[in-house]
Amino acid sequence: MAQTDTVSWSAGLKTILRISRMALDTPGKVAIAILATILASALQLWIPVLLGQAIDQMQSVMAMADAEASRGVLLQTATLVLGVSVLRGIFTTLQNYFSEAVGHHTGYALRQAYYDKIQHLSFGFHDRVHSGDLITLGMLDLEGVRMFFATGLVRLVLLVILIGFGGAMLVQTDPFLAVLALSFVPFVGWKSSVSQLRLRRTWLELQDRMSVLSRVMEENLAGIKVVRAFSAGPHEMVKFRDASVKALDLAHERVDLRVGSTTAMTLSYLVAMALVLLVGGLKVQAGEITLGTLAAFLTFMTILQMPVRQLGMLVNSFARTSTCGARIFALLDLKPVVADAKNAPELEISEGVLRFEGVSFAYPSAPEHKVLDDLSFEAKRGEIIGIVGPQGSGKTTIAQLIPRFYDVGEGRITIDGQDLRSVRLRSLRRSVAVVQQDVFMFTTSLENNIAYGDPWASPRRIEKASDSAQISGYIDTLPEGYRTVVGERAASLSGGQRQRLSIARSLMLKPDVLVFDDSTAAIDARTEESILTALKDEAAERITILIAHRLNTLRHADRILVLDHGRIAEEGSHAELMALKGRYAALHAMQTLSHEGAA
Ligand SMILES: Nc1ncnc2c1ncn2[C@@H]1O[C@H](COP(=O)(O)OP(=O)(O)OP(=O)(O)O)[C@@H](O)[C@H]1O
Repeated sequence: MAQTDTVSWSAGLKTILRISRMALDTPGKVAIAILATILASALQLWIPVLLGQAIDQMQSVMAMADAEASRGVLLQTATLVLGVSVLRGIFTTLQNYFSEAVGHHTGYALRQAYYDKIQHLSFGFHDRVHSGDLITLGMLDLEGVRMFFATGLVRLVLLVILIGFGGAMLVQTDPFLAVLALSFVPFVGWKSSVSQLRLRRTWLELQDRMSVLSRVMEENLAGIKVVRAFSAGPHEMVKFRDASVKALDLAHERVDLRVGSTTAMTLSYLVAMALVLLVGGLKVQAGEITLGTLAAFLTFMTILQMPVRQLGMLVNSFARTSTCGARIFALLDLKPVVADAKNAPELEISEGVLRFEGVSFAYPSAPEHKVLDDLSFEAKRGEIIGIVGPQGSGKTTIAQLIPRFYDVGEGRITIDGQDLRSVRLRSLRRSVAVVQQDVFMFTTSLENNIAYGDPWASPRRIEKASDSAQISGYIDTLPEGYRTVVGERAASLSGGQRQRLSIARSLMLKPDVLVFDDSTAAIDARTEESILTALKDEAAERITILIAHRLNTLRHADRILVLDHGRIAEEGSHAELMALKGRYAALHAMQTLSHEGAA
């Protein structure tokens, strides 16, 4: 998901309209923001008129040499200008407050929808898209869209009124002088738009370079033990410096761009002002316009300067919103590949029979690589099915298909005759627990981690699950027991402790199907034995699938499937497979030999 501007005009317009419609979810705030903008800009336009009139009045009063009257005029105008300015200030505050409020509301709604969508997108999507890109999208792109109402729509209203009505007023007063006064507008508008678009392009590039930088840093921190163990500090520094230098170069380029365009814009504005001063002065001398009119022109130019410079920001805001918005909506509009069928019923489990019927499967990211090939087997409640096979033979894939992390390509998987694709996903995932190879712990207490799937579970149940997973003994030795907070990536726990916590977490679900995906590999043989014995007591209530590399683990299995290239090569009990003298027996001999060698 590199950050590029590739949105067509019509797609951009559609995105802008969609975001504007979202803003209308708070119609009251939108109305106040727009109304306040109109009133603030109308009052701003009034100030040059007032000043011009005051100067003219002063001149005529001074011509009468009446000091008292001129003081009165001065006071009257000053009071009026002050009053108008205060009112304008109030309306500008209302405009800022309510346009920001609308933006925040839109940002909030989008953020919720975005996070909700991420929770439902299929694993195939997450295989494809880097999580760092998703975070960038959810933070930076969303921020770009959030600012649209305040920096885009409201500013557009302000500019239309100031340039449109203000320009019309000047043209009505003196067309030639108006042309001179407004002559800087097209140049500054063009220059500011071009430079803002260039700044935007470089900003996107800078974001890319910054995300490379943060990825280098993130990887360094995550792999700090590897870095230190291999004394790779200097190499890591070089990698970081390369990424930093690239970001710095771009930052310099952005400064040059900004300074260059600001200088050109200021120059053109001052040239226009000098021309108005010169031509206007001559006109005053010739009696064609009053001094007050000239002052009004100059004041108007001063007022107009800033909004015109902001034309570029307006263009930028529309460009940014259409690209950022398009990316966000593209994600929001994705239909999860694995989703509930219409009116899908709950999964009903009575007999408790899980069946793989002619299942073939390839991962969406590698569709040409068949990982499971016409695989069929059956597992009944009370049974423990062991799965063994070489690396990459498809064992984890079987574990991932049961809770529908992915959908099968051909064939079907059923529980009590119900095709898993036809039942409610939630009910399926409540019934199936997979203890995965990669254990993830949240930064919270041990009890919260264990009760993740059932936050209202009683302490008794948490302790029972921990007992079965053989982790309660360790937890009891901790000063804070179950309240002990697990740090970042559970660094304070050993691999085996993490695996046991993960087993306890899955047991809390009281699943009908429990899959262990090589999840006792980091646990010593004696503790593993205790866990499996404890589980065997409960195994009568559920289907248990044990995936393992250590054949010792599979001694508890009623039936063992030997997998090879996504197919079942051998199937039977330990004794049957040994008698077969095939792959299983060979693997057994090899493991026994290496075990004895190690001993
Ligand atoms: N998300 C994925 N996208 C694409 N291919 C994948 C994905 N996950 C696994 N694979 C591929 O599918 C094949 C089977 O992988 P799987 O993880 O099921 O094997 P395994 O038998 O569990 O291996 P191991 O014993 O190493 O855990 C491998 O070739 C692997 O490269």
